[in-house]
Amino acid sequence: MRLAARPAARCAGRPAELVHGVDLALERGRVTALVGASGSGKSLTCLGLQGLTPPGVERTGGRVRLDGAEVAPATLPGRVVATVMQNPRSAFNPVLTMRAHARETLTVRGAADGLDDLLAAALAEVGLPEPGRIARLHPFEMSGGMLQRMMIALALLAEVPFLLADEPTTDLDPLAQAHILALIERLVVSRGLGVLIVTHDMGVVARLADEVAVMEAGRIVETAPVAELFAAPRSDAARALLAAHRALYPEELA
Ligand SMILES: Nc1ncnc2c1ncn2[C@@H]1O[C@H](COP(=O)(O)OP(=O)(O)OP(=O)(O)O)[C@@H](O)[C@H]1O
Repeated sequence: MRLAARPAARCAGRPAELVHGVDLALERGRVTALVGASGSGKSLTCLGLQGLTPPGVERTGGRVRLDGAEVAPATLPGRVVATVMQNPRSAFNPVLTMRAHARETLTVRGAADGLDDLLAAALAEVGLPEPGRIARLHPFEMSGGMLQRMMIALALLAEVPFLLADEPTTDLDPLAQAHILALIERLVVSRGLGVLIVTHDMGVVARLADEVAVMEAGRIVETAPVAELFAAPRSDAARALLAAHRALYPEELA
């Protein structure tokens, strides 16, 4: 299955484009990394792909094709794509338990029967033990790493083929980061999940990605298989990101 999109967005009421109709294609079982300097448009691209924009931003384009057939972007969240964000706490309703979140997710899928068994299986798959206890917790009773896992568990419950992970490890400690990356890596293989991962960390790119798209000033300036990008980056933006990573971690990527 292939999801292709061309999101475009600008500041509401202003002519200047923030994202210039960037072409992105995701495939099941493959990881695409979206990299670029801060403010280059990665998050807006991720949102635009799902027909979403933050306040103050308007979509100016964004046809989405699923296996070649055009679909309305707004129909994607919860059915075709699930999202894992940098700050998972903001993605949860503070007054709902994890069980209630799971019920909402299953209702969108039209499969609310067997909630507790399905939730227990999803929690086990993401490495959250004691499903009975987790089901009763509210977001404020859970750590950032637990909430990230819970977001991935909800994606599994939704049975979506694609996961959009916008800086999923930025706010986590190194151990929790390693667990989340290993989990995503495993689900790409076991579930054939197609993943778009937005990250600043070229170490994460080297480990997880099959393809890399490099953004600069609202445009994709380079797309390449990961090994090619590391060996011979063509764009200034990619060269700058790699140089910065090598300066920080000279022992890696030698
Ligand atoms: N709600 C908003 N209103 C107005 N401009 C916005 C809004 N959100 C983002 N922008 C602008 O759109 C551009 C792209 O922002 P975006 O958040 O997509 O960048 P990013 O590459 O994800 O950055 P970072 O890596 O720092 O998260 C930036 O110039 C930003 O200032």
